[in-house]
Parts: sequence; structure tokens; C-alpha cells
Amino acid sequence: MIEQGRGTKEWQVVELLKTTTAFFVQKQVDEARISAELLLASVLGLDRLGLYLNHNRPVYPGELEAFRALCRQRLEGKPVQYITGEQFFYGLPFFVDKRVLIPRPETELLVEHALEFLGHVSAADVSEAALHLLDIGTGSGCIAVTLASRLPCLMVTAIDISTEALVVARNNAERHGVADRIRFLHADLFSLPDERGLSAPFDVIVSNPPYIAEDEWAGLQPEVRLFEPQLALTTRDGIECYHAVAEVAPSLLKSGGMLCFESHADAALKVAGIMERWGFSSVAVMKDYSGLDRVVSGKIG
Ligand SMILES: C[S@@+](CC[C@H](N)C(=O)[O-])C[C@H]1O[C@@H](n2cnc3c(N)ncnc32)[C@H](O)[C@@H]1O
Repeated sequence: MIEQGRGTKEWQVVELLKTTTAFFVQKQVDEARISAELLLASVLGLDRLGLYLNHNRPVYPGELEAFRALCRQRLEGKPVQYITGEQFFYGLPFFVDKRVLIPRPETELLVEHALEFLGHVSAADVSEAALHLLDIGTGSGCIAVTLASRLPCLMVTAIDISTEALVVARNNAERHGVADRIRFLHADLFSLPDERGLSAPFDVIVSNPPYIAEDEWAGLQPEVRLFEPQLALTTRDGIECYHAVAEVAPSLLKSGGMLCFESHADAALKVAGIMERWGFSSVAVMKDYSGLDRVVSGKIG
């Protein structure tokens, strides 16, 4: 494909995209067109709209060389986001690499729900005191950073068991100018520090914990299994994080505070049952954009 023109052919954006997409399709690369677009956009320093606005722009030899190198990585199955180092989440760009899970669009629903709840709390509170949120398993920081950047009165504690993920999350907080309102803590959700160590109480606790059972790991798509951190995805039985967080959350939340989980679609009702067992009320399950049960929330007190 793009090899054949090496050194001789002059490429323009539009035809390079067309040729690369066809080649990716032939090689059974997932999301062939969007992969080609994101890789080329990254090399040219444009966004996808910019590509369309510049569709007749020539692609110079150095750029072509760089693009070919990225395409080779994609052909090996590497997710586009780890190649370009970026994933958009709730309209914001996040730096990502193999140290963190690539933020998924479903998780935006959890952010939406937390924003709605925090909006009501701050509207009802005339004291203008800060709101406090705990993010358990922060990964890239996509949830914590997005919420902090949306709500200037929000103070966040974000924990993760992976020190490498915390480095990425802190970078993202700095990138979006909210690092002074997020405290990053290295902690295990199965043995959380006491209330004082966490600066409880919180208005909201959010968590998108690992929720795939270890014995399902081998059956995951290679793009996930070979490139994303297993620590972010699996636990022994896929459900134990929910038990651990729901057990401790009541002692960390203010009265009327909310716990909000992302869950596997098949486990959402089970998660709702766990929350009820630990004393949460108004437990609700929300569907994602594909109509699958995805977010489970409940209130305490
Ligand atoms: C599914 S990822 C979610 C990442 C990010 N919050 C998101 O929504 O994209 C789960 C995160 O939990 C972290 N994690 C796994 N086990 C943990 C534990 N025992 N304690 C704290 N964090 C843990 C992983 O390192 C990973 O960053």
C-alpha cells in the first residue's frame, strides 16, 4: 500500500486515508477507518476535523515515514490510543499508555450521574462549602480529573493500587489544571486507610473497579489482553471489589452521600443487591448508550 509509493509518489491526506483504510480492512484491523484517521491526525498535529479541512494537504516524506511506523504498530494489534498516547473522555484529552486502562465511553455515564448528584448537593447547600469526592481505582484519572474540571468547588481524593497509574493520573490532573484539588493516594481498596487518612467524609464515592473474573481473561479480545493492564481489569471472581467498597463506604460518606459504581452489565443487579445489603437506599441501575445495565448507585443515611 503506502509502501509502493515510497520515495516517488506524492500523497495527499484524502488518498492516503483511503489507501490505508483499505489496507487495514484487508488485514482485519478493528475500526480501520478511524484508526487510519487518528494515526494520521496525530502525525500531522491535527484533529479529525482538521484532517477533513485539509484533505488535499500533501503528506511530506518525513510525515509519511512517521505514519508508516504508527501503522505498523496498529497492524500488530496495539490499540490506537496507546499509539497516539491519547484518548478523549467527556470532551477532554487524556494521556494514556500501557500503565493505565484506556477510558471507555460507558464510564462517561458514571461521570454524568455523579455530576447530576453533586449539582443538586451544591444547589441545596447555601454555605458554599467545598464538595468532597473519593475515586477508587482512578487509573488514568479520567473520572477524577473530569469531575474536578467541571466543578471548581470539588476536592477529590483519588486512590489506586498501581503507583504507575497514579503517575499518569497526576500528569492528567496537571494537564487540565486541577492537580491542586486532587490528592492522589497509593492504597489498596481491600484495606483502605481509616477515615482520617482519607479525609472523609465524602459527598460521593465513585468507583470503576476491575470487574472481570480471572478465568475470563484468556477469552478477552487480544487487543485488550495483550496490551491493557490486567490489574485494571480482573479480580479473582469479578465481584469482590464491590463487596469491599460497599462494606466500607457507609463509614466514609456523609449522611445523604452517594456511592456510584460502574459494573459489568451482567453483574449490575448483583451489585445493586450488595449495596442494599450494606445499608444503601434508593439503589438504582442505569443503562449505558447500548442499553446495557452499567451504572449502579445508592445513598446512605
Ligand atoms: C477498570 S480500571 C478503572 C480506571 C479508571 N477509573 C477508568 O474508569 O478508566 C480499575 C483501576 O483500579 C485499580 N485497582 C485494581 N485493584 C485495586 C485495588 N485492590 N485497590 C485499588 N485500586 C485497584 C487498577 O489499577 C485500575 O487503575
